[in-house]
Amino acid sequence: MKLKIAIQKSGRLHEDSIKLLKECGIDINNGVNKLKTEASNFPLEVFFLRDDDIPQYIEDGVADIGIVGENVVLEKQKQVNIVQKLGFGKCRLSMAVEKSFDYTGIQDLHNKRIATSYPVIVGDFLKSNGISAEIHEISGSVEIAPGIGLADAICDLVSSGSTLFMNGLKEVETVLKSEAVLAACHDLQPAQQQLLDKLLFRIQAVRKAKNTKYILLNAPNDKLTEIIGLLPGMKSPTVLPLAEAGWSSVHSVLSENEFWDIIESLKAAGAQGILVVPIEKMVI
Ligand SMILES: Nc1ncnc2c1ncn2[C@@H]1O[C@H](COP(=O)(O)OP(=O)(O)OP(=O)(O)O)[C@@H](O)[C@H]1O
Ligand SMILES: O=P(O)(O)OC[C@H]1O[C@H](OP(=O)(O)OP(=O)(O)O)[C@H](O)[C@@H]1O
Ligand SMILES: [Mg+2]
Repeated sequence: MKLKIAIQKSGRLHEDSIKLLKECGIDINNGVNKLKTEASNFPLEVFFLRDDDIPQYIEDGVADIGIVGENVVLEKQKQVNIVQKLGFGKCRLSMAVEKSFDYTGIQDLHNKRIATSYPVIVGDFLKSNGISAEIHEISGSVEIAPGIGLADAICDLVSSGSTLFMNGLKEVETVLKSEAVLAACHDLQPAQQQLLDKLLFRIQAVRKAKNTKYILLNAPNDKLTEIIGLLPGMKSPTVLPLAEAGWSSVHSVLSENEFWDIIESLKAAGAQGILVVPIEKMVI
């Protein structure tokens, strides 16, 4: 019995999807142009597909699970469960108009022509804002539409904004924020559900470790209470005596952001030789 996963064949999510599986200890040998492969050390079969097709495959049960952008899941309106956000493929679906467009608010889109690859999401967005506009569905190179007279506005994915900039457009409304998600079939067999739970356990351990660091520092014993008070730790920090009398080594776990917030206080409290090292997996 194997769990069947669909991932993007090529494009924005391909590499990060494979990297995630690898970080979960799953080895897949994906030869060039191979559209189906198996993991060597986990009961997993991998299908490489166009991202647009992934929700349908999952709804039909051809694939049990898949890695796909939340934007595609919402657009396709297939019956799938989003079981885990994955933290990559972060982007937003935004309305944009030509730089010279004197945009003052959403009402300016009334009766305009909007080019997009996301007609369902855009249609819902316009409806909920009481705007009636003409949606032109195109499957790619959406940013070209205003420049060639096909549309007055576009709605497409943005991350750095450089594609909009290069095409003389400006972002005016955020319709949706998206990231890659793990989506699953509604009615998985118990054996597949067990395998999915096993995979989710690994994914969560990898995700928790991502922003978390292991910190080691030396502290004079008379400052220990103050320094420990600054550190969160999984349960509480570990304190070990140093070979030099009167000093201890303090170990703890904290998020990278927290570290930058407390580093000054740690130093001011007398901490020395502070080391911050990455954590690969984390199970709480
Ligand atoms: N600029 C971006 N930054 C981050 N994530 C993005 C960006 N553009 C797209 N994405 C995310 O990656 C997904 C795949 O994007 P990509 O551009 O590779 O799709 P595609 O061209 O439709 O690919 P396919 O050939 O599989 O149909 C998108 O649905 C979105 O969730
Ligand atoms: O804001 P930016 O960082 O410029 O990213 C936005 C661009 O990225 C995506 O396309 P992609 O580059 O994946 O190519 P595609 O059109 O072939 O899918 C999206 O469709 C935008 O065109
Ligand atoms: Mg696509």
